[in-house]
Amino acid sequence: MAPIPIISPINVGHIDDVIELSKTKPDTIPQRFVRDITERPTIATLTPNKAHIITTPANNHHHHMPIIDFSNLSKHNTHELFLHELLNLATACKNWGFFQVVNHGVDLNLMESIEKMSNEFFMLPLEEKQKYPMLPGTIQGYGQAFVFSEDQKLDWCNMLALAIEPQHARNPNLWPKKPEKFSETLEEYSREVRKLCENLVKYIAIGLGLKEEAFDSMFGEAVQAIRINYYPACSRPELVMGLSPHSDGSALTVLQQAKGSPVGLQILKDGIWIPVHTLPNALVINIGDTIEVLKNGKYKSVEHRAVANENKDRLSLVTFYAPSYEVELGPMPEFVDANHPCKFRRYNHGEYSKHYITHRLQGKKALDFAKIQTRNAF
Ligand SMILES: COC(=O)C(/C=C/C1=C(C)CCCC1(C)C)=C/O[C@H]1C=C(C)C(=O)O1
Ligand SMILES: O=C(O)CCC(=O)C(=O)O
Ligand SMILES: [Fe+2]
Repeated sequence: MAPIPIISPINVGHIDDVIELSKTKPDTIPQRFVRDITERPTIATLTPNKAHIITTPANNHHHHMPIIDFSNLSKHNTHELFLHELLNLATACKNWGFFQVVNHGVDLNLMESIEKMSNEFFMLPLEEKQKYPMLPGTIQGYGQAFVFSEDQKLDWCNMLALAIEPQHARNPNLWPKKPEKFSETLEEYSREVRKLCENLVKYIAIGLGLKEEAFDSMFGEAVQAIRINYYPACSRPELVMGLSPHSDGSALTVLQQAKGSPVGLQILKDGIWIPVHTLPNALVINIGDTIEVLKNGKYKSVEHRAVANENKDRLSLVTFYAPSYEVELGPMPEFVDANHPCKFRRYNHGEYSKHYITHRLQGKKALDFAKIQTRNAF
C-alpha cells in the first residue's frame, strides 16, 4: 500500500532553503524574502508607526553594551570586587537588557568545537540535513521556524533547533548523526551553558536584593533549548531580514557568535537599531520575557533582530533557558506597589510557550499574552 501522505494542517507554501539559494543562485532573492519597504533593515523605528530612514543602522557610537567579568562574581575575589560587578550586572539588566560576559567559565575549546561542527553540519548536502526536518508548525529540527502562512515573508536564515532539557522534551530522531560527535559535543556544550545560566539567575536575584535561589526555585526543572542559526551571505542584504525582530520567550538567552562572523545582531535601544560588536570569546546574554514579567517590567526583554551580510556567512548558537512548563508566573510581590502597579497577569509558562511558538515573530507582541491592558484616560 502506498504510504499515506502527511497533510499538514497549515499551508506554508514552498520554503526555499537559503543556504542552497546562496550557493546555486547567489544573485536571486525570491519575492518571499523581499521585505516590505517599512520592514527593511535600513529603517530605524523611532516612534511606533513612524519610520525614519537612516543610512547606517546605529551610527551612534556612544552606545556600548556593558561587559560583565564573570570571574569577579564566581571566584573568591574580594567582597568589594564582587559587589562592584554585581552592581554592573544589575545596571546592565536595568538599562540595557543585554550584556556581554567574559571569563564566563564555558570552555573555550568546547565553544570552538561546537562552532566548527555546526558549520560542518550546515555545509552538509541538503538531503542529509532534511533527514531532520522542522515540519510546519513545529520548532525542532532543521529548516525555518515560525512560518504559519503562505503569504508570510521569510527570514534569510536556516536553523537547527533542538530541545535539550528536560530530556523528555527531546526528539532523538532530530539529533544529527553527522558530523561525527556533533550530538555529544552539543550535549557537553549545553551542560556548561546551563551552569552559566544557573549562576546568572543567581547573581541577578542577589543584585535585586532577593535570595540567591529566588528565580531557580520558581523555575522548577528549567527548560533549555538550542537554536543554531546560519545566515548565508546575501547579494541584497538591504532587502531581507536575517531574523525578524522579536524578544525571547525565555528567562535568559545566551548567544555565541562564531569567530570570523560579521556583525549581524542588532538591538532596539532608545528607538534605534544598534549593532552588537561581540568581543572575542565573550557570550552575549539577554533578559527574556520571563524576567521582564517577574520584575514587573523594570527589567526589559529587549527587542532584537539579525541582519544579513553581503559578503560573509554568519553563524550564531543561541541557548534559551526558561522555566518549566508546569510553573505559574507573574510579577513578584516585591516589585509591585502603589507606585508600580502590576503590569502582567499570572499565567502558566507552558501556555506562554505554546502561545510563543504558534505565532510568528513580531517584535514584543508575544508578551501581550500576559500584559494587563491599561485603559487610556480618554
Ligand atoms: C526555533 O525555536 C525557537 O526559536 C525557540 C524554541 C525553543 C524551544 C525548543 C526548540 C524546543 C523546546 C521548547 C522551546 C520552546 C523552549 C525559542 O525559544 C524561546 C521561546 C520560548 C517560549 C522559550 O522559552 O524560549
Ligand atoms: O543570530 C543572532 O544574532 C540573533 C539570534 C536570536 O535572536 C535568536 O535566535 O533568538
Ligand atoms: Fe532572539
